[in-house]
Amino acid sequence: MGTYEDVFRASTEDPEHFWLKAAEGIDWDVAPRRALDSSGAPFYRWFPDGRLNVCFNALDRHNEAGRGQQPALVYDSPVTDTRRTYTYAQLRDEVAAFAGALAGLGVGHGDRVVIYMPMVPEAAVAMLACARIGAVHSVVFGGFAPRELALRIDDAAPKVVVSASCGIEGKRVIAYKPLLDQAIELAAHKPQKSVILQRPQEPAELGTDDLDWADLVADATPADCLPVAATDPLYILYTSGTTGKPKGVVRDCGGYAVALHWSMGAVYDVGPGETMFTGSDVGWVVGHSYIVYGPLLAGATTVLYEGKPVGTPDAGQFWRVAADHRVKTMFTAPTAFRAIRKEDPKGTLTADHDLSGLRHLFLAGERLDPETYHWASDLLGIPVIDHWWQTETGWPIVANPVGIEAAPLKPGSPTRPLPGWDVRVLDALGEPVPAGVDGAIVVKLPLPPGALPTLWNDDDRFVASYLSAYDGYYLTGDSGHIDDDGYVFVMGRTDDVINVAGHRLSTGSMEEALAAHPDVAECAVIGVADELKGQIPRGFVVLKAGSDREPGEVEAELVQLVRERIGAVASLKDVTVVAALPKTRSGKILRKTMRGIADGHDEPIPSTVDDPRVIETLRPVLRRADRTP
Ligand SMILES: CCC(=O)SCCNC(=O)CCNC(=O)[C@H](O)C(C)(C)COP(=O)(O)OP(=O)(O)OC[C@H]1O[C@@H](n2cnc3c(N)ncnc32)[C@H](O)[C@@H]1OP(=O)(O)O
Repeated sequence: MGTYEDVFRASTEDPEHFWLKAAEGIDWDVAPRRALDSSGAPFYRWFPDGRLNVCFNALDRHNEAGRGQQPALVYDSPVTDTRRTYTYAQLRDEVAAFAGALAGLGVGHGDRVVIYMPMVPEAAVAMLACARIGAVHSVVFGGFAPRELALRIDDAAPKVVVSASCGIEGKRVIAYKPLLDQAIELAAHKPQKSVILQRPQEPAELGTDDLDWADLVADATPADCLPVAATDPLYILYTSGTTGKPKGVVRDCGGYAVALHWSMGAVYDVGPGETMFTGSDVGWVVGHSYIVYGPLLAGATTVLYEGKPVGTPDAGQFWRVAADHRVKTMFTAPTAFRAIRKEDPKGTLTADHDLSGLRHLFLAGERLDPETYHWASDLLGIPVIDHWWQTETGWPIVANPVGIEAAPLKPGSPTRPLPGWDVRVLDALGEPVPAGVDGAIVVKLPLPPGALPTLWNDDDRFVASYLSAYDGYYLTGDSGHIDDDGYVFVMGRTDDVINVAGHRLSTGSMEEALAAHPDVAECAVIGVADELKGQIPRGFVVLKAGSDREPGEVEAELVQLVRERIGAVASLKDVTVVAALPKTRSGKILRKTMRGIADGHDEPIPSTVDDPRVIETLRPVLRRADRTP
């Protein structure tokens, strides 16, 4: 492949040739003759004349290549005490059957299917089944509440929803069906049918519009792969923006397949027959790209793990999974390692497992703090690779591409931009900053294949959110710097999006929830540093004049309200009633100042402050920030 510099230069000097060459790793029904169509800039289309089916590339072609008996997906569920292996032949058959079932319900090319499921193999089967018949899936993370699910149902307007009777969260069984029913009740768009996977832990009562997964599949005629345009959407994945309305990131078929397939070798060093374990959830982009599509496109074996890093039943589960399935590459979020370290600081539980097959640990989803990096690195004795990317980008922007050439690591940096990503750091006026100086991290357009072409049904919001701040650049929303060696350091967000245990959440949507309480006059939610989750949200509310409610009572109601409206995933457990919120003279709440004080920084008070006494009164309340809920 050459050195990192060679490969990076090839991708910038002749991107057309570079990506057409990478496209040879994919089986096309009509091979693309062009890589990039810029005629609609700033809307770019990759492989505009290509046709393919992503499911065929993930499953059928490996069967046709004679590897049908190789494990494709291993389901490892300590919470149900289940281990099940699907070979490529078995997974193809399951997917073809469910694709036939969906087709039987009238789901066809371009129709949307919302998938709201726990970490069971059927979630991956449903995703691949959609891809097989050209339908567009939209997976919604199980930790979201009915209202969030309803927002996504209304935006995606699915013909069918696929769900399960329950999920298992540690030792708790969470009934999903009532949540789905509430969401459909709340949504203006009504899906025609819901397909429910009945799980023995808590079967659901089915209504007239509900179908039992097993019955449906038993009667289905398996469906073949439908070739679609490379530019057709494969999925929509919603992510938090600064407002309560989530953004529907669109993923195309051709660009995504090419980029993921390329990344599996170049970044993760995983090839056919090798095993990757990504400890995340199929509801996140990490799950889409590196539990489901990436490993299968590469002909590798993927581990789908239903459990937690700790408590199901112990902090040795990741090591057990790695040893039992002879994992070569493990990928998870730093918060998972912080949880393991908290339970087993000396890492003694590794001793029970043979980890000799483990070559690399990749971490992403939030900033990798140097302590966690050193702990994991010393414990495992393998390269621990921080890498940086986003739901929007679909695959890593900055990483240490060990499949090309491993660069020396610098703790605190995810290393250098990957081929295809022209990363710059700009100041507020759009001028490049010198090496080592912080600014807004942007990517020069066009983005490489696999990155979002637009937002679902909302080209204007795509432009407004990502392309309007700096002409010709994609705004990542992260700030940081690039050092003299070209290493990128990502320091934090430039907007009100926070990252809680690797979950990207909008403080704006939490504020909307708090403001819905009848006693709340105004509110602010900020993300403060947390040892385990990286950040946690804290809420501050001012009660309406004349409210005679006990503050403690209202605080408890507000915690519950956010849980009900957004979901447990929001992790808002700390709401405080205060007399006033600090504001500028124009009435803007000084959230950044509040955050700085809460994190213990020597935060300057802005000259625009309306009443400095409000900050002084709030200071001791904010300084309670370092507690873990
Ligand atoms: C690079 C691009 C990206 O950034 S994509 C996003 C990458 N992020 C990730 O992969 C997420 C990494 N984090 C995790 O996997 C989890 O936080 C880990 C580390 C496993 C810890 O999980 P847990 O102990 O449940 O804490 P949490 O903060 O995630 O959960 C908060 C509350 O939500 C609940 N929850 C979680 N998942 C679900 C689910 N699928 N269905 C229903 N509920 C769920 C948790 O039980 C928890 O609830 P509670 O507050 O304890 O009652």
